[in-house]
Amino acid sequence: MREGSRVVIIGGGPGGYEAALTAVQLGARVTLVEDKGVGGSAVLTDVVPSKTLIASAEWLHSVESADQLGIVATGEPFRASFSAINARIRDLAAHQSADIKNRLITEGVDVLAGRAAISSALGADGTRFVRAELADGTVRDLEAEIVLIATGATPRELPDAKPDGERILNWTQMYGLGELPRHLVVVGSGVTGAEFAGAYNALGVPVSLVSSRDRVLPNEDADGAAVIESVFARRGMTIVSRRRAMAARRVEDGVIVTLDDGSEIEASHCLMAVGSTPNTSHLGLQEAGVSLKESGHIMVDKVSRTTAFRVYAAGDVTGSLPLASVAAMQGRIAMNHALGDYVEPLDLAGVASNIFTAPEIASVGVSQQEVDEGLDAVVTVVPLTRNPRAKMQGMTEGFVKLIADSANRVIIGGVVVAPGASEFILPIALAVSSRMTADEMASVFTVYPSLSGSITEAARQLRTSVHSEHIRRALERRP
Ligand SMILES: Cc1cc2nc3c(=O)[nH]c(=O)nc-3n(C[C@H](O)[C@H](O)[C@H](O)COP(=O)(O)OP(=O)(O)OC[C@H]3O[C@@H](n4cnc5c(N)ncnc54)[C@H](O)[C@@H]3O)c2cc1C
Ligand SMILES: NC(=O)c1ccc[n+]([C@@H]2O[C@H](COP(=O)([O-])OP(=O)(O)OC[C@H]3O[C@@H](n4cnc5c(N)ncnc54)[C@H](O)[C@@H]3O)[C@@H](O)[C@H]2O)c1
Repeated sequence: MREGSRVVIIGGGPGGYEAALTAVQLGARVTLVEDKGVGGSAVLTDVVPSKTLIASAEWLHSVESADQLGIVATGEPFRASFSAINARIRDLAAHQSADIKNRLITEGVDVLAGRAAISSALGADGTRFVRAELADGTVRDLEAEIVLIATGATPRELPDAKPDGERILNWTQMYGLGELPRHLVVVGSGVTGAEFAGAYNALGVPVSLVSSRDRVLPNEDADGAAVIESVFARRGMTIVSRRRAMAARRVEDGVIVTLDDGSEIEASHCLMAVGSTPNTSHLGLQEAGVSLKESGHIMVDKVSRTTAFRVYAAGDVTGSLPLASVAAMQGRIAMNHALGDYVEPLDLAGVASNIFTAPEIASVGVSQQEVDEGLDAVVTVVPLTRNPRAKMQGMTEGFVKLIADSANRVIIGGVVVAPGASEFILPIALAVSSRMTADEMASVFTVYPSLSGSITEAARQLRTSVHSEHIRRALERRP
């Protein structure tokens, strides 16, 4: 099953389009059916628009602290032109989608606009059929040896806080707003909620962040989350902790959000950022023998196989780590496996991720939480306030954290909290994936002065910590 195999992909986000590129490169005939636009939610409503918004917010952030570096504004201070920011975001997302579509077409992928579902019927030789209802009103039955489902996820809705797209919004609707909110309530302090709350706060909007947990970013590094929470508070954001939003109702020129203690927050707009649900309905999954997990996501193994013969799945619909990079990897793995090429099963241990707040939180590998829960490892933290370059650039918070296996000093995880941390995590990700020891990293030359100098400093510190840990244990063992 190689040259000339017919592959049909449902969904054109990173899971789908990366799979399509891999499959054509392996000689398959590939059709991709996408209903919203190539690039999927990642490009049209999620990753690309949110990070473009954050690019504008970041710029305002750096200008705000210019006086600390001796730069004084003489004229009008800068302010956000929200309509220009949103127009740029929509434009950039549309261009990115068009770029990916052109690339797919150039590589030989047949791209169809419309919605598709698997048919339960099987061909005589076990081939599958996918019914595509196309945007031009026609219907096509596509025969395939291999089907990939990469349909992504949709913003979760609370029954009493349904978005109306004007005052109560989910994150996909934020880019249609014509003017800056007078006051924005963000419900949910996961990564989406925290990124939007931070960006709007930087644009000058009063923000109230409703966090159902003890702290913002409950699933992230606790020290990193504490930095973000204190930055948010310092910048005037109201954080309503340990409260759930029960309802949001529209009033004349705004919205009232009711919390679980009965209190209410009045604002001009409310962003619901309470997670996502997988897109699994109307796909014919049950009839085709594709099993779902209890969470509603498609069950897949480490090579992206579902429970149905020749049907694969990739990305957010599988409930794996919901990241564009992971969706793309699952899509590539699916095609390599299905088309008989060399394949490495999915390994999430080395996934690097980043939260685009100011400062950013980037992490890779084993987490502090796993160490706190008993993993035999040593953790070291170097605050950036010690770093000369950080001082020159006026950075007042942030740190580098490294985690090493106590037994052999191999670096198994790390966190960087700094402006641009997404770029500084790569050396740590390389260390984790190549099983570099703290000693090896400690001996690498870094530029002086540089933020990355704190990474090798952390490695030197780690070497000492592992050494002390060994001495402590040896002493404990002595009678
Ligand atoms: C606000 C936000 C910001 C994010 N930022 C980042 C980030 O910075 N970095 C990162 O790595 N991840 C980020 N993510 C996560 C990332 O967006 C997802 O992990 C990624 O989009 C998953 O890709 P996918 O291919 O599984 O699905 P999607 O990108 O959701 O694409 C699936 C596509 O399939 C289409 N589809 C569904 N059903 C059908 C059907 N029946 N027929 C045809 N087409 C169909 C959908 O309309 C959609 O266009 C962010 C998520 C959110 C919500
Ligand atoms: N920078 C990035 O890479 C990036 C950005 C955004 C999202 N993502 C991905 O998407 C995933 C999902 O993130 P998310 O933030 O969209 O969802 P999430 O499920 O991680 O967070 C939603 C939060 O809302 C809270 N919540 C739910 N109901 C609530 C209520 N009624 N009132 C108040 N709070 C409530 C939940 O407790 C949770 O903390 C992330 O794990 C990440 O992988 C990545």
